[in-house]
Amino acid sequence: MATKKSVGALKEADLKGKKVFVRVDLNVPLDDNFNITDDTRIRAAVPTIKYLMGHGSKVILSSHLGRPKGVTPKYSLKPLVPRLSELLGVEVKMANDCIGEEVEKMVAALPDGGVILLENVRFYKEEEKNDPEFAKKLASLADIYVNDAFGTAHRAHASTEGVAKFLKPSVAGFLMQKELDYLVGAVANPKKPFAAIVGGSKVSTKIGVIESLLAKVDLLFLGGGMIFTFYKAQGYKVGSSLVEEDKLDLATSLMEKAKAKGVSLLLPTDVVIADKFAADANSKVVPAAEIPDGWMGLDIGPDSIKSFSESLDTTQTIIWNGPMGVFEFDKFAAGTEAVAKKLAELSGKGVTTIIGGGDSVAAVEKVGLADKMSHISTGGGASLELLEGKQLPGVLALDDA
Ligand SMILES: Nc1ncnc2c1ncn2[C@@H]1O[C@H](COP(=O)(O)OP(=O)(O)O)[C@@H](O)[C@H]1O
Ligand SMILES: O=C(OP(=O)(O)O)[C@H](O)COP(=O)(O)O
Repeated sequence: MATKKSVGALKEADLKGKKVFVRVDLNVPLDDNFNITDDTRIRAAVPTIKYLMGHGSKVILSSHLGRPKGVTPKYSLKPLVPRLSELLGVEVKMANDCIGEEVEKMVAALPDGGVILLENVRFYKEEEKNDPEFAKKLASLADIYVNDAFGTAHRAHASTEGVAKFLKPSVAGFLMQKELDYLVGAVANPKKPFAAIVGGSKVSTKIGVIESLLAKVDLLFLGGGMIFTFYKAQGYKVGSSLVEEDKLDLATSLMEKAKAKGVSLLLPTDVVIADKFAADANSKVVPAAEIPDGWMGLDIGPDSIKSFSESLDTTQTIIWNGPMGVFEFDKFAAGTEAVAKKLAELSGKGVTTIIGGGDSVAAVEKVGLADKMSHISTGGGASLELLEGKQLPGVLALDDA
């Protein structure tokens, strides 16, 4: 099980008049018109920011959005400013960059309790490389470092890890603390049977964690884009569905391991297929082994929903990461919505339900069931890595308590 490093506390820091560099995860989904389709991560960042404002700090917010390669206007953080300002009750200033003279001037002009949002830190390739010179430049803007970006804590990047080396104190924000307390706490001694539901599209990231989940869970449900790699490994025809060819052997060995460990590995038995990746695609339900050429699987089918629901009824703790299908298109949202409803129902009966991952959370929000779950995590990959027993670099870099 993941051991939690005891991180330095924000409440003990001297904050009055101090410039505080706060790494937040404002990587929220935006539609084609740059409207925020789910603001969970922005709302989750508010308590720490308000605390700092209330204690007279000059708050410098830093985040990434998406995975831009260099400066890419569509990944600007500017569209987030109105919602952030509304939630904080102040006018948040937007910087056009995240380092440099202009930013320094804006920070210098910031009043105590003021808030500035730096532009997408991933516009610099040095961010993901964790370049020390770049981290130093970020650090030079501030006196104190607060990491509240739980969703990005599994990345050793300049703004999540490197910067902590140059600022003292470097402490966890309230969201980070809450996530660590809950996720580590709840799964250290889970009520059994313990189930994980893993879906989504980040196949290569998630297929790896399935292995470590096999050592902890009694049941493992798979959905979303990764199931086709498992189908193909079994010799099924998968049409043009998402497949990671280089993970076929791994999929086979995971199925064997599940069997050897006595874990029930449940793959959908039927899928909803589409003739193109679009909201208005033609669709039909077929058995999992019979996806025709030219068609792609975009959701789990009704028989799978039924059998997943029945098996979930037998569990006491459930961790869910990644949607069951392309829920952004109504035609392919049924599987994800059914799982969300099932978990909400089970929460009401005392089952512990933990949801992780930007898109899974968005899906739960979309059906209005977020407040029914035991815990909604703001990190998908980060919560999975914690479950894998890994230490998160963004947490390790912080001062010891
Ligand atoms: N069968 C599928 N084929 C392609 N994409 C899928 C499929 N099922 C789900 N997805 C996509 O996966 C995305 C979420 O994946 P991911 O980022 O891994 O989840 P999370 O953010 O919850 O961790 C969603 O945008 C969804 O449309
Ligand atoms: O959305 C995120 O991860 P998640 O989808 O695993 O929750 C985080 O903001 C990290 O983003 P990244 O996976 O591009 O490093």
